[in-house]
Amino acid sequence: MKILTAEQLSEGDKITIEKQQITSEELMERAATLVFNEINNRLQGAPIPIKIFCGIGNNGGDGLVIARHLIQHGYHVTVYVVNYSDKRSDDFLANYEKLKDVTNDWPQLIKSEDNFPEINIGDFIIDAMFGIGLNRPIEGWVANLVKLINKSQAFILAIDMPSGLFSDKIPAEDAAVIEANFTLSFQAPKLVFFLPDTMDYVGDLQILDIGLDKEFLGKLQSGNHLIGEEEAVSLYKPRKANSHKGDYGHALIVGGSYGKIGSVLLTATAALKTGSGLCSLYIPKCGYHAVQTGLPEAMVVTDVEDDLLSGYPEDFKADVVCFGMGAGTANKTREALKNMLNTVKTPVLIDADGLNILSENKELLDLLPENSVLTPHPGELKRLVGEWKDDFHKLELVRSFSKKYKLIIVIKGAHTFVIDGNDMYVNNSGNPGMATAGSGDVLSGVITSFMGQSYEPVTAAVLGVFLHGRAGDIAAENLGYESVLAGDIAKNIGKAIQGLFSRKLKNSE
Ligand SMILES: NC(=O)C1=CN([C@@H]2O[C@H](COP(=O)(O)OP(=O)(O)OC[C@H]3O[C@@H](n4cnc5c(N)ncnc54)[C@H](OP(=O)(O)O)[C@@H]3O)[C@@H](O)[C@H]2O)[C@@H](O)CC1
Ligand SMILES: Nc1ncnc2c1ncn2[C@@H]1O[C@H](COP(=O)(O)OP(=O)(O)O)[C@@H](O)[C@H]1O
Ligand SMILES: [K+]
Repeated sequence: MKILTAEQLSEGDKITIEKQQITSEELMERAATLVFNEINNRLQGAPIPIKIFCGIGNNGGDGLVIARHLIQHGYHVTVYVVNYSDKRSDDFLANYEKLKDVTNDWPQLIKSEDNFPEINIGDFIIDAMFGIGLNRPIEGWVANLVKLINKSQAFILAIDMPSGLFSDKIPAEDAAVIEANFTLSFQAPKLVFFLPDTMDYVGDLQILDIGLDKEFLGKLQSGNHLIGEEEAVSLYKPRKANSHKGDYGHALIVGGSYGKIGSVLLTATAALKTGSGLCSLYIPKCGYHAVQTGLPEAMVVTDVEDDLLSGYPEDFKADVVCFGMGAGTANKTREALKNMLNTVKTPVLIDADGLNILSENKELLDLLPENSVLTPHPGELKRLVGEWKDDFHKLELVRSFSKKYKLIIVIKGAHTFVIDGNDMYVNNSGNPGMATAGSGDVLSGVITSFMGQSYEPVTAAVLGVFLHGRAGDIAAENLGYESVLAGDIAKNIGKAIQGLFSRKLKNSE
């Protein structure tokens, strides 16, 4: 699914109105009715107090339409008009009039703190103050109203955007922004819904297809994509009946040091669980028995050193090499990485200490084969590309880094971002149970495996990140967030892949 900007959506609005020969009021009715349906499906007529805070633009207009439908269906609704301006949009005014047909309770006007209502913990708040039309920070008494709503601990549903959130920039630290429990947004996700700086304002997210013109949306230039199950299905290549292990790649995992052999074991397990035909590890001698016992399916080659890596098996024939987990950053290990980079011809994956060595020895970046994949968490990323001011600045830095070195960067986080030049893929699977030691090592194994199975590196990264998150979701469903171990993510990759496959079958029925 494309991630769009406020400008693109407003343009889509206009084109849809022209092409479908409808009025903007009809489009508002369509969009807000979808919101009403979602609320009605969940509340099922429950007699809870619903307080709708409407702005005076079209986001407020949506709020009035939702109010009308809720009142018609017998809900207990109070409507407030947050009078941050004396202007009114046409569609707001039209729906203000229509509200008269269904209630004698006129909306209450809020013009200052004196008009603030009481908000109770059991209220259901609908935030329809500002949507994609916000063009400056919320200030004065309106900001205080936002803060009052946030403090109330009532359930907050935001319409289109949590009020105070811009679609293309990060609000200041002390800015007034609605902290929604749930956001129902129109037609396409906005990038701020997924950034670490802003995702907490959004709560759970659902995108409503309001029927904007398909041709316009299809042609829109947007290099930003949200990756969910549908996208992952289209990337997955089923295994052929007539095949053998040689068809699924030989992955070589290079890493580990004394006390950190578990990391490579997790990566290799994940690679095999993702379907690698063969998997070998190159590790210091101290890890030999642990790996041979822990993963009998893997082959092991040991370094001359007992406790760390110092070299690279130059004659080794592998389809893909993954370097770095648990490796440490000793001088000898830097030489091992250098040897590897001087030897390999195909794209590699670099993680963890491999990234730390690259950060301290930037000249090595030039040795990386084109389309190699780097998988930093935010700390490792900072060491690679420098400090950033905010998340938009971070994405800019990573884009130019990716273009400069022709690399694919996987920024790990609650929503992992895969950046390949101007293209960006935002992952939408995963859960906080995955914030546990070694889950990144598992991700490296999954992506490496797909790279070795002849997936394009960017596809391997996007599909790998999605399946890793999905496997984490399956593990959490069975175990609860707290009990998910990295190994449980690896164990469930098969089920995550099966999930895609059964969906494919379902679609073809
Ligand atoms: N796109 C779609 O597909 C569809 C969109 N629809 C809906 O329309 C919404 C967009 O509506 P919108 O353009 O009227 O903007 P909205 O967010 O209501 O606010 C604008 C008002 O706020 C003002 N203003 C701005 N910042 C301010 C501030 N800090 N403090 C004070 N005032 C401020 C600004 O006035 P200004 O003073 O800048 O002239 C203006 O009056 C969208 O989010 C969705 O809900 C659906 O109905 C149909 C399909
Ligand atoms: N809250 C979260 N929601 C979704 N995924 C998460 C969350 N926290 C961590 N993850 C995922 O877990 C992995 C953690 O990787 P990393 O920080 O490298 O851990 P480690 O170094 O312990 O292996 C990443 O793939 C990240 O996306
Ligand atoms: K809103």
